[in-house]
Amino acid sequence: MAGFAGRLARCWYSGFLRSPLQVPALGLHVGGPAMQTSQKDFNNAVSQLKLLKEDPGNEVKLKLYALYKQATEGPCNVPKPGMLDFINKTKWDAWNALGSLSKEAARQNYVDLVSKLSASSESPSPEAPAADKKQPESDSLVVTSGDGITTIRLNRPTKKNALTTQMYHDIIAALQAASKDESPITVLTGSGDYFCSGNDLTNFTSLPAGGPEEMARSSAVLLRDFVNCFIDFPKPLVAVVNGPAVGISVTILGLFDVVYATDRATFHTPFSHLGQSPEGCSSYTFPKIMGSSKAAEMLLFGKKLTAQEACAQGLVTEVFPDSTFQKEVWARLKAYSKLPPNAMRISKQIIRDREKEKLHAVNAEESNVLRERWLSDECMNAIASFLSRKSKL
Ligand SMILES: CCCCCC/C=C/C(=O)SCCNC(=O)CCNC(=O)[C@H](O)C(C)(C)COP(=O)(O)OP(=O)(O)OC[C@H]1O[C@@H](n2cnc3c(N)ncnc32)[C@H](O)[C@@H]1OP(=O)(O)O
Repeated sequence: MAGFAGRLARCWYSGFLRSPLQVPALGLHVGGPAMQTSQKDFNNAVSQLKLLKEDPGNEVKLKLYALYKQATEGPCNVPKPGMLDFINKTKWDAWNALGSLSKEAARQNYVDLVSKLSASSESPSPEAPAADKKQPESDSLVVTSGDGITTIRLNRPTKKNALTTQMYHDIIAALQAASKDESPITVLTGSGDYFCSGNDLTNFTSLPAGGPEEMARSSAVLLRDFVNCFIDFPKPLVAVVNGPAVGISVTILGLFDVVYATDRATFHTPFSHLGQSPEGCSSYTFPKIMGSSKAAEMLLFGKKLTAQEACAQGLVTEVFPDSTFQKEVWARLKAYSKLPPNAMRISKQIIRDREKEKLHAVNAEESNVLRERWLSDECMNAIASFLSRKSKL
């Protein structure tokens, strides 16, 4: 296998992909009038590919080859090479795998792929950790990019991915970097059996020099900044809810574009139990999404929803069986990430922009109310109770 891969790699510069790189642009067939990508864009992409500084790897080269053939000749129409003709058989397989994809769609995919490669030609491999971004301060958050998706993973499974103060800061930084990176889609997910158990209740135990008031003030500022990043995030933002979700990890879901959940997930906002009040703009988004009485049951009484219930109420987009959750969701997201990124951004903008001002105002108000709540006896007693392990929610 290693020998075969090496042979493929050597063929890159010695003509393996001669046709997509070197076929004269003028010889190409021009498609119908309703093309999204013009022939000129396609020809430019063919030229641009020659300027790449780095070898994009065999997998990408095969993809480019197949798309080029599909874009210029249509579905695979030549006999399958013999078993021992490894290289031509691999190329044929890649082309044939595109099935009946139209020439226009192939051309669009080709242009998108070349533009992504050009944009990242100064960056490391798209499969690598997102080293073009500032990496989080601790291992509790892991940011990776690959297949057109930047994934922000909560990685504190022994604490059910509870959010420490440092993690809020790291998530803000990760979202800011992801908003500018080349991945069309950004995902938030968790490691282990939980999506997230919400705010780490020990965040409130290390008092700053200014005492509880200072702690409440700085937490309210951090909360507001954190939620603002979700309100303002400019690209498709997807939650891959891999298990139960509690508190702020539930409320922010109303600010995501799509929420996929395993059937093991539950959704729980025990604010009253904790002497607290809603955040993440949920006092506005939840009544809009599920109606005011269903929202009240969650936000006032802490009713825990199953994934199916959350889906029926519009908080979750789709529920998947746990056994196939990861496979199905990532396959779907990879396919979505190949859609034209600018079109997705613009569509999101149209959907979300008129709400932004309202959401910022709601966020500011919720953060202010919580600042008071955190100083209340109800809240302090509830946190003390959790920490002394006398009661669990
Ligand atoms: C800048 C500040 C912004 C604040 C925004 C306001 C946010 C509000 C909220 O998010 S409110 C919700 C807060 N979360 C909770 O109240 C959940 C508390 N946790 C639990 O109820 C349970 O731990 C559980 C139901 C999530 C899981 O129960 P179980 O399966 O029995 O596991 P354990 O309880 O043994 O948990 C394992 C381990 O994790 C620790 N842990 C879990 N969640 C939290 C948490 N939120 N904060 C701190 N620690 C948490 C738990 O203590 C265990 O630790 P241990 O093994 O005992 O050291």
